[in-house]
Amino acid sequence: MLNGKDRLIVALDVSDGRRALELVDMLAPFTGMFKVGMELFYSGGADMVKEIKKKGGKIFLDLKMHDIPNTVSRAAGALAGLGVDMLNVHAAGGREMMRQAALAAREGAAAAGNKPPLVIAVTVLTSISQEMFNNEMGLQGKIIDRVTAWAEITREAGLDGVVSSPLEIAAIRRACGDDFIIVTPGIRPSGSVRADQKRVMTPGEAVKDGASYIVAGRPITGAEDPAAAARAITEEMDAVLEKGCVR
Ligand SMILES: O=C(O)c1cc(=O)[nH]c(=O)n1[C@@H]1O[C@H](COP(=O)(O)O)[C@@H](O)[C@H]1O
Repeated sequence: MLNGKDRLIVALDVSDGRRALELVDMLAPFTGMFKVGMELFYSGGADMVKEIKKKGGKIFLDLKMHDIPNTVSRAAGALAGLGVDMLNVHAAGGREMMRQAALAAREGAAAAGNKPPLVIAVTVLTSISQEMFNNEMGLQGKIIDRVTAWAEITREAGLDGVVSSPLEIAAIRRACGDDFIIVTPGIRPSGSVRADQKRVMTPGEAVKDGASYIVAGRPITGAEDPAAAARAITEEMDAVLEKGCVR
């Protein structure tokens, strides 16, 4: 079973490449994977991915692709050629887009001699509340039901897993089984600031509910001592895992 360190993905949401690499050095002992998102990729590009890989870091390239199947699948093939370990698309792009993206990512990785990346789909963003979902976005029903339905379509489309808020983990596990990967941002250690995140849990609660990986950014990168913050999160997860009380 993965331990707390393996399960922690740190979001490197900075635009300064030097700062990103400093964080990688500082956090590597406590972090399973580094997330390169839009801010860092759009400012540092593919070179940033290469630099982090050179340091031995695993990479979740989080570009949340959402476009027609042809466009997303060709982009996924190109990104898989960079040798990233995980990449994502939006489930709202539909079954066919997801299916083609997963195939293209595997082919792109093989053509470049890389291991195939895990391909996962973002469901409903953790910054969306139930009230926003119904009234601002005009969508019917409960977020948890939409997320679970999208997770099932994602699995059927041949992807490895989903990104969801921690509030939906248990329902997705029930619907999609133990091998399905669930990556959960919206992680807030107790007492930390929620900021723009609406659907949140602590690291321990998320792992207890069955999260495969958690994503944490500002609670670590914005801390006075990022390494201590990351270590505290991995220890909190290890304590739950050691008790064997993972659902
Ligand atoms: O795909 C993601 O990683 C993602 C999906 C989602 O629904 N919510 C979400 O916060 N994220 C990412 O997870 C990270 C959370 O960062 P913090 O809120 O600073 O911990 C950010 O980099 C977001 O881009």
